[in-house]
Amino acid sequence: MERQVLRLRQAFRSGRSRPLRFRLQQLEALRRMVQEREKEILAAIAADLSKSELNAYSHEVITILGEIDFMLGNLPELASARPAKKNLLTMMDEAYVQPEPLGVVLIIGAWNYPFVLTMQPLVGAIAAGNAAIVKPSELSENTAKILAELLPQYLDQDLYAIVNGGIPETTELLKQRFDHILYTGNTAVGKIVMEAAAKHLTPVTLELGGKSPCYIDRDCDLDVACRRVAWGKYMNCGQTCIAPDYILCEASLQNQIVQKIKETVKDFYGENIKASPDYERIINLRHFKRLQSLLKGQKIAFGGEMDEATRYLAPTILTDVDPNSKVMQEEIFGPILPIVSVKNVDEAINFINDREKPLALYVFSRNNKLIKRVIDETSSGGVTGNDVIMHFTVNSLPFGGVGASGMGAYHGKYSFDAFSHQRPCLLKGLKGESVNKLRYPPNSESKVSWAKFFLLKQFNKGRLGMLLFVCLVAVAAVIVKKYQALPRGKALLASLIVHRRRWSSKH
Ligand SMILES: NC(=O)C1=CN([C@@H]2O[C@H](COP(=O)(O)OP(=O)(O)OC[C@H]3O[C@@H](n4cnc5c(N)ncnc54)[C@H](O)[C@@H]3O)[C@@H](O)[C@H]2O)C=CC1
Ligand SMILES: CC(C)=CCC/C(C)=C/CC/C(C)=C/C(=O)O
Repeated sequence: MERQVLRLRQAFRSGRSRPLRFRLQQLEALRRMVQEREKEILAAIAADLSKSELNAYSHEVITILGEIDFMLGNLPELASARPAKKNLLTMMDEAYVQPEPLGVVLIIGAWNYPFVLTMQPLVGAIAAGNAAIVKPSELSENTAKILAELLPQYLDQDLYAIVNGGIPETTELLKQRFDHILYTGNTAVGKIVMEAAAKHLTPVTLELGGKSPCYIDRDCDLDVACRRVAWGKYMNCGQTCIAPDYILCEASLQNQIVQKIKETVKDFYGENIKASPDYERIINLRHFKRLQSLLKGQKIAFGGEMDEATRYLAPTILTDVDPNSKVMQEEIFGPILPIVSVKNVDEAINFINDREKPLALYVFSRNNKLIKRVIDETSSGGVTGNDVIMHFTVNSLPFGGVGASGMGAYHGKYSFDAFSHQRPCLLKGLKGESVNKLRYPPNSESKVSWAKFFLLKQFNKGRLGMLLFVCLVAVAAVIVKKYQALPRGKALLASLIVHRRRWSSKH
């Protein structure tokens, strides 16, 4: 492990990953990999999650192709230096913010969308000019294997590596020094990752989970709301980090919601859900048994059928759920949808605020003011109003959690930023010591006044201000004459006059 990280670090130090042309070429190679080896990639995802290849394409491959296209189209702008505003003391200098790569970064992915959750961060890491180690989840072993096989065939092998393995390998990996870690997975392991990172003062992006609430208002098109909720809840068999975890609604809506979701499930998956190519399975027996235990003592209004041998768990709805029951204490991460009754939107807001900040929040209502109110009075990683999941698909929106649901964000520009350092650069000339004297010791009242003028654009007294201004013009004139830098000197003079005029009009 240590040698592998060292190899990447040496390659990074060589500077090879930095030129824009190289980054674009690697991103194009990654796109070629996805296009040329699509069949193998889809087969691996499908095998890991009992997913149809069509769904593997629309849940995962589209996202990655979209992300690569975004980076190819926007990288020149994202990677270029941005001029920064200057103050009076630095106005003759060059000030800009230059994004720079962080170095060697570690990407740890989860199993539920094994391709997206490893490749989307990798696109950001490459775009920002880093070297990267990707650690896919051992639970989605087929995708992990295909990535290890394909990536070296398309990308620079000394800069980008796949490390496969489980807890021992990840633990070993986490002992190494990285310049950034992006981890996706559960909160308990998120804490382990952060603790390991702290030993090297490595910054982290933690993409965690949690219980994402969905409030359905009385004033709402219930048919539409239920169809959208059912799509987001039962997609990938509920194993989606931003799936609506539970519904909050007035008690009178409960039965209608059950009925409408039931009808939708029939429309989506047919009479025999087990035979539907669009309905996935639970990833492993441990998670299957965990989900089974969440049903104990609950009122199952719909679904509940299960088959341990194939890890099939039917789309399920629980009604009159006690907020203190087990199913309301942990992230469900399966096709079980509890409905909890609240009296009104105020109670829903309190319910949400009494719990950890969720990764996503959903509100359905015809009343936009109510939606805005729920957004204003709560906090969550992201929000979609009148739909679920869809904020994930907009790559101009940052994707990430807040509080217990994570820290930092990525996707699109935000991925580039997550893997970059925004470096402030100020380039001065070696002239101008007469003005610089103001900041050199020994200090004095008058130097402080000058410093206030230059840095705060402030004057103590009206007359003194005028005097200072005259002096300043004199200094500027001397600079112009002395250094014969006419265009720069004129610019300084003009700017001082403008500042002085502005100041006069204000005071
Ligand atoms: N915020 C987001 O974007 C996403 C969050 N998630 C969350 O992830 C969770 C599901 O994923 P998990 O079951 O955690 O996935 P997982 O079991 O695949 O674990 C995630 C990663 O952590 C590593 N890992 C596991 N135990 C470890 C340990 N003791 N020390 C070091 N590394 C370890 C694994 O090897 C894997 O690469 C859910 O809570 C879900 O909400 C899932 C997808 C996206
Ligand atoms: C066709 C279409 C709009 C599909 C949506 C795909 C999608 C947003 C999947 C969720 C992806 C994801 C990585 C979820 C997660 O992190 O758990």
